[in-house]
Amino acid sequence: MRRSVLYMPGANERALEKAKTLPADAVILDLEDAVHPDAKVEARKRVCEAAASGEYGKREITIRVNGFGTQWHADDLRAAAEAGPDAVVVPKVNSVAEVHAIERALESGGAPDKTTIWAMVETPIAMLHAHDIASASDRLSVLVMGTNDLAKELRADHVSGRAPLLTGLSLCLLAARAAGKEILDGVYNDVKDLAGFEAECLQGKQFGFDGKTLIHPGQIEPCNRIFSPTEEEIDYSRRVIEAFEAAGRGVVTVDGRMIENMHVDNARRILAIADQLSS
Ligand SMILES: CC(C)(COP(=O)(O)OP(=O)(O)OC[C@H]1O[C@@H](n2cnc3c(N)ncnc32)[C@H](O)[C@@H]1OP(=O)(O)O)[C@@H](O)C(=O)NCCC(=O)NCCSC(=O)C[C@H](O)C(=O)O
Ligand SMILES: [Mg+2]
Repeated sequence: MRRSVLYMPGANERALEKAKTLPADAVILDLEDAVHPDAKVEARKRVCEAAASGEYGKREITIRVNGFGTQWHADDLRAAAEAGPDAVVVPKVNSVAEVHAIERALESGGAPDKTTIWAMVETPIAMLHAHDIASASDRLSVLVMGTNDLAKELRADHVSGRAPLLTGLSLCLLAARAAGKEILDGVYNDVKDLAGFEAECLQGKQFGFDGKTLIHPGQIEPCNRIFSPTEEEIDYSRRVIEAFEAAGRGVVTVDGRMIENMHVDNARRILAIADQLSS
């Protein structure tokens, strides 16, 4: 499950400690935007020690390295490969060649097989190459939307409903699904505006995102709730499967709605998520 994926500034020791008790499904230990250039080297050491510590329980632990072309990129990738987190998150991935370069760096750095690549898509060129990026490597498991960078590159305003970003969000969702990969929605910057945050979570869930990236602990609980199946959805899914199996034919109705095999597949997916959450 990747409903809630919390970024934590890699230089913030208190946040790294706090994350061990937070109910996020995954955490991204950040070396990029949240870390001042003067603190990059110290943060790298701290984050890699945290990732290798095994102290984060069931949460997936990932490391976001600095991007291509920065002075820290190669050393970050080398250190992350050695630490062996669940994934290395790479910002501003724009091409297949970059995915292959990350693959090679993880292999030459001795990263364990479990360490996958999460590629951040956050530029206009990445929106246009999203399917090539998503399908460039079996090691790439997740696309992550970078909506702050995308808005900046587009010269778009941050508005409720995210109209300026919807084309990019949709292109990346199409790309991820076509490539059989997971995809996480971008962050909501106003940590005090819970109503706005919930509305954006719901929009992401309705689009089909697997979860949302977060910047504050207060966003975890509402995000988990919104990205989990509701009791109504679970009950409806059970009834869809029962009705379809009992009828023994291609089409039935449940609560007046037409049900065919693709609805049954979706109902099974929802029940599988509910089972996973209750186990
Ligand atoms: C956004 C913040 C700077 C707000 O900080 P602050 O005002 O200090 O928050 P609080 O006082 O409410 O904090 C309460 C306690 O919670 C801990 N805390 C806060 N944030 C986190 C966190 N992300 N992970 C773990 N713990 C956290 C505080 O330490 C307090 O603890 P305590 O003292 O024990 O009470 C801040 O939330 C923050 O820095 N968030 C993360 C910012 C970040 O990582 N940014 C980079 C990723 S976003 C991005 O780059 C997206 C993408 O690339 C794009 O383009 O869109
Ligand atoms: Mg970004």
